[in-house]
Amino acid sequence: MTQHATEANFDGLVGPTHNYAGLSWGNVASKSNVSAVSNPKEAALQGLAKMKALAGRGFVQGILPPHERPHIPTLRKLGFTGSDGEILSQAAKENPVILAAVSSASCMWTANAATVSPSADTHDHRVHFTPANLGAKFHRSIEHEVTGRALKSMFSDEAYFAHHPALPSISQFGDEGAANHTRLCCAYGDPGVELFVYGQQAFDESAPAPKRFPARQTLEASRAIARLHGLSDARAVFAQQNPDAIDAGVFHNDVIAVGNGNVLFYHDMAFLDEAQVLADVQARLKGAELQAVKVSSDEVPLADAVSSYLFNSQLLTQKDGSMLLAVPGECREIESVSRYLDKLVAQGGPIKAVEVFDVKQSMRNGGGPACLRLRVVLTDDELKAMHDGVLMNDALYERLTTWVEGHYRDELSQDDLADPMLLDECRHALDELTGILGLGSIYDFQR
Ligand SMILES: NCCC[C@H](NC(=O)CCC(=O)O)C(=O)O
Repeated sequence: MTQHATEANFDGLVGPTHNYAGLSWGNVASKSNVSAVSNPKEAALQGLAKMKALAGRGFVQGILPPHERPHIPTLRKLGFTGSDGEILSQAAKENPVILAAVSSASCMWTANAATVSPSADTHDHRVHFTPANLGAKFHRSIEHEVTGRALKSMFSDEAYFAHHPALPSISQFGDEGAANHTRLCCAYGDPGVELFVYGQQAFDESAPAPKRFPARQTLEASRAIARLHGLSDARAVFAQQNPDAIDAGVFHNDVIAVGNGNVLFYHDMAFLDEAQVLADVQARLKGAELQAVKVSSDEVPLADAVSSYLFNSQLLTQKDGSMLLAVPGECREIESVSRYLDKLVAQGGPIKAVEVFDVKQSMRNGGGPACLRLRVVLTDDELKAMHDGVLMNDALYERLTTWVEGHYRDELSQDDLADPMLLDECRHALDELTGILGLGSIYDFQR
């Protein structure tokens, strides 16, 4: 029997080491802002403001905590020895790129934290979580262990929640989580269709693949996640991303498409075989007609879609059933996109409202509003069973804002990453945070 369910959004709280290191080849924003001075305090406050605004509108809004950075255990694994301070200065001298990688606050982009399948879709009717191995980039490949701990701490009741370890960390099973996974459905509590979008097939060298930039997600990884989560053929669709789009800087599917309910909002360059994607989804979407909202390259050139992050918006169902598109501020700065958004609302389709959010600090590293959140569809019972200390409300917003103001710097350059004070500040802040959120000891330094 179908149970009433809600979509909860879990945003990554930006960590105290947020910086611009240019670590993501294939992600245009990351490369073009390399070595710019960042403002971690502003970044965290921008994220909190978005969470508060959406919670205030009645959406269920949760938080995923930042990770311990710089990550000393990884530096030790790589052969750096001595005290924490000695390790930092040795790494800064020998290989500053490694130090930058273990200092990245990249876990803030929780769309890449995991793939989540709601209980209405899975064989055992539990919510399934698999943290993404993020094996395409070293700085991201060190996230999945702590992400898994945080998710287990928040969703601990095994009667409702099932947790899998990340897939093998090898490029053939490269997995980037929910950024390449979209669920379409009638009501959230109904069985849905999980659309897995991959960049290339790992074990077939003759299959189409991008030429310039790496495809981070493989078909083999997507199929493994579907198997682990117990999704039948009736619940899963696998589609290849257009390799030309990856070569133009679309490093995840959520830079070119977003879906919610029965609506798929996408650019005409999104898929290798668009007609097949629509037919496969529609064939499995029982009781609802797929509403395809397609944006043509004539209206919004691909380059404008990439620089504005139009599709990295949150598509949310409001109380009255209409949809709200939560877009990054850059969408109003690029003429073709701004014009398109006005037309989108005026034309009277399913998307009735557009709201602009300033997440510029994150955008400079290639993360828009949708990158900053992980969607978890929960029935009323599952929502009751989860740890509610991570759910946003006015009191928690006040507490976290004060916490950020007290612990974060408002300027961080690449040279600052070797400062042992930064490591201390980060650990103190996170120790307090796990107390505020009631998460227990999830960090290595706490164990
Ligand atoms: N979903 C958005 C992810 C953005 C992320 N950027 C980064 O890691 C940039 C970090 C830096 O360059 O400092 C990435 O490319 O995976």
